[in-house]
Order: sequence, then C-alpha cells, then structure tokens
Amino acid sequence: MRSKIVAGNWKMNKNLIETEALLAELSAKLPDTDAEVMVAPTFVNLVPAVRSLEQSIIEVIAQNMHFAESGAYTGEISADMLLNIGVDTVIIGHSERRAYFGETDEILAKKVQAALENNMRVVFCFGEELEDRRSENHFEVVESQLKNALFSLEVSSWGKIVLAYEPVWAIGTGETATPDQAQEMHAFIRKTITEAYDASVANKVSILYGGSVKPGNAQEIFSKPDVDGGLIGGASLVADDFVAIIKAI
Ligand SMILES: O=C[C@H](O)COP(=O)(O)O
Repeated sequence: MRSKIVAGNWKMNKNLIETEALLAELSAKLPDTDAEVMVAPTFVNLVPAVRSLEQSIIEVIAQNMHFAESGAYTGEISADMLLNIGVDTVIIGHSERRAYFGETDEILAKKVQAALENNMRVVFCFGEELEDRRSENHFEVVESQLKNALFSLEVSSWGKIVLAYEPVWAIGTGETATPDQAQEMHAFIRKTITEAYDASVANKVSILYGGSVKPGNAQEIFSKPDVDGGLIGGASLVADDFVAIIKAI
C-alpha cells in the first residue's frame, strides 16, 4: 500500500516568530491521521522547526539543496548540512526553482542523485506549463521531465522517491486541475514508470498533486485512485486550512 502524504511547502514565507506560531497552532490542531504530514519552512527556520516538532508526527523537510558535498557555492546548502540538523527529506525540482533559478533537468538529476547518495528521501516536483497544456503537449513534457531526472535511477532508489505533479498553471493561481485531469495525469505517470521499470515500482510510488489545493477541493482530488496526497502551498500557511486538507485525505 502506498503512503498517503500531505506536505506543506511554505516557500519564502514566515519569519521565525511566525514559523513558531504556525507550528504551535498546527501541533495543537493536528487531527489523528494515517497520512504522513510534512512541512517545509525556509532554510533559516529548519532548526527551530525540527526542535519544536521533536514530539510530533509532523516531519520537517527542506525546500531545496545543492548537489555538491561542500565547497565554493555561496548561498547554498548541502545534503550533509540538512541531515546534520535532522532533516532527511528534500523537495527537488519545484517549478519555481526551474523558472526563477534556472534549474534544468540535468541539474535536478544531479540533485536527486546527491540526495539519494546521502540516503535522503526526495519529493520530486514536475509538471507542464499552460502553453504545453494548450498545445496538448502536456503528456510529452511530463514524460521527458521524469525521464531526464529519474529514469536512470536503480530500481532500489525508487523507495526513496515521492512524486509531486504540479501543473504550473495551477500553482498559486486559484485555478486547479480538475480531479479528473489530475487522475488522468497521475495514471499516465504510473503507466510511464511501468514502461520504464515495471508495475511494482509504479504501484509503490506515492504521487502527490499540487496546485491550488484548498479545503474546498482537497477531498475530491484526493478521492482519485492515483492521487496519494498533496503538496500544498498557500493553504499550508493557514493552520485551519492545512488541518482541513489533512482531514480530507
Ligand atoms: O509547492 C506547492 C505548490 O507550488 C502549490 O502551491 P499552491 O498550493 O499555492 O498553488
């Protein structure tokens, strides 16, 4: 059975005081759940977040990391630095990293490799832009993103991979893929992995949907058979909304 996962990506939001307040509210309101719950605060707030969630089921994860072990990479963070503070899951390939920081499939493949070499878990994000969908190229785009970054991995590495399909046109726009569009793409992703590997790899990997998931639409999206949870942006910044989304899974 695949893990159900609800992950909150806080992006560049919440200073230290706000981070502590949101974590305290989340901890107090967290419902009983079989799902894995993750939050990704900004780098400078990872240590206090890990400390404040020591007794909690909520896992603190990172939004990004560099592929090098160490060295002259001003402003960057390595896998070892994350592991050393108790963070062993990292988001890689978010569309904002691709769009604003020039992260190509080649760079992302190196980041995934570095995370796996350090025995970290990866939440790998990918998804098409609006023009890809308009020109009905979305399946090809998604297939090539997966192939370029992940399909040279050993079968054994897939146990450390979580996928997050995020159509770029649905991120922060209030426009979501319909539950049927999400299901259609998630089923396509599983079929693509089956063809590249086999059904047992494809059926074990959790595939999250991301893009304007809110309390009002979460349940219907999560009810789809190939949707194993969500990567939540804006709604994860409001405790009541994030809690409602966790309850929806
Ligand atoms: O990482 C999260 C996604 O970018 C979704 O963001 P959003 O829920 O604000 O659309």
